[in-house]
Amino acid sequence: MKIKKVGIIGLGVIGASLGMALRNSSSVIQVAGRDLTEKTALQALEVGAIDEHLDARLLGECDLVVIATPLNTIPQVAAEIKDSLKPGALVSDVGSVKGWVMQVLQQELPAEVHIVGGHPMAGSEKSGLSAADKFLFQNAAYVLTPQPDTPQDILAGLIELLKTIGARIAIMDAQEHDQAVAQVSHLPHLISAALVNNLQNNPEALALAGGGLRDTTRIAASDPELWENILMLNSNAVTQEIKNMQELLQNYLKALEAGDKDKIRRCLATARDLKKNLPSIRPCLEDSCDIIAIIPDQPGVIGNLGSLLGKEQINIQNLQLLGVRDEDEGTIRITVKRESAPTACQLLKANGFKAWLREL
Ligand SMILES: NC(=O)C1=CN([C@@H]2O[C@H](COP(=O)(O)OP(=O)(O)OC[C@H]3O[C@@H](n4cnc5c(N)ncnc54)[C@H](O)[C@@H]3O)[C@@H](O)[C@H]2O)C=CC1
Ligand SMILES: O=C(O)C(=O)Cc1ccc(O)cc1
Repeated sequence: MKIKKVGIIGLGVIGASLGMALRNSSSVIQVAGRDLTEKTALQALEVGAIDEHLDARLLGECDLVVIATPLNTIPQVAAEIKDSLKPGALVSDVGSVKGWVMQVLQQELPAEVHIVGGHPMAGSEKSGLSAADKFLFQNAAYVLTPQPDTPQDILAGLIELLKTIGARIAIMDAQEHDQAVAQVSHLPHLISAALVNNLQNNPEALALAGGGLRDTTRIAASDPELWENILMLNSNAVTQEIKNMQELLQNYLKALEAGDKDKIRRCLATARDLKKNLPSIRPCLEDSCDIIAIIPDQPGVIGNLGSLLGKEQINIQNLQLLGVRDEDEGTIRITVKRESAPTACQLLKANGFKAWLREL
């Protein structure tokens, strides 16, 4: 099925990003959207996340309707739209839990519409339209959970569309998805929150916190309401993962109490090796290399650096100021194609920057 009209309900970070990405993609489609908050719906039009407002008439013309509202609102949204959908329309969602959502959609929606659950493994700790990004789905895993009787051409149409926004599609069973995300997303979220809450025991320690704590607690800044929904609606899988984690921590505790340094080293070495082999989150940057450079705190310095590389036709793929210094110099991370990295590094050094290569 060729998808030409898409309706998006809920224009927060995920819904608006999807709208922007689809409007920016190679597929010629019309994107309509609506939000509970009128201000958000207006902003979505202003920033180009949607072409037009999704009213009941347009809803009835959509080939695909994506529900991108918080999980707990999905039953109500499904009930609201069910009578306006055209027969044969495809309904999907972006919810972080799939077993419960599939059940709700199957219960609420008429038999003449197709249902394929969706979950983009992309986002951030930020919520709302202001955090939307048209490149959010580039190279991100995007899980689809079709029903056993979903026609192949319907699924193929959705896959084709999502590929145009750069998503890497994984077809999964809803239960299998829920256990996997409990491990890679929901448990890490709880651990991140626990690490931060543990600081309440000794607030003075916070003054000593460095990059390690920052890196392991970024997601603790997420919206508690969103995550309450996710954790409660996937509680079976999450409790299983918590038990596995308890067992691991129990083993580390025993090893420390017994002074078993070999065991501690083995745990750390296993983790290091596994981490090295983790699939790259952004495989598009696999052929890339980072250059770390120390730059003086002067106006125009980043522009100069960009022109130096630009003159040699070296494209900067990514640039990040590492917020670790507030003195007369700063550190910057420049990502370039691997084959250009040695030349780029030499060029920076020859022009007075301290610079070195760091593999991704
Ligand atoms: N935030 C993230 O990083 C990710 C979130 N998700 C999933 O995406 C879904 C949406 O989450 P976010 O975009 O983060 O939330 P958000 O809070 O940024 O946006 C939700 C939007 O839905 C609107 N809304 C609420 N009830 C509505 C209703 N009845 N009708 C129309 N609009 C309504 C809100 O006004 C808001 O603009 C959730 O189901 C979440 O599990 C999936 C992947 C990543
Ligand atoms: O902030 C991050 O790194 C995330 O992992 C965002 C996220 C939040 C919820 C999801 O269901 C999927 C991804």
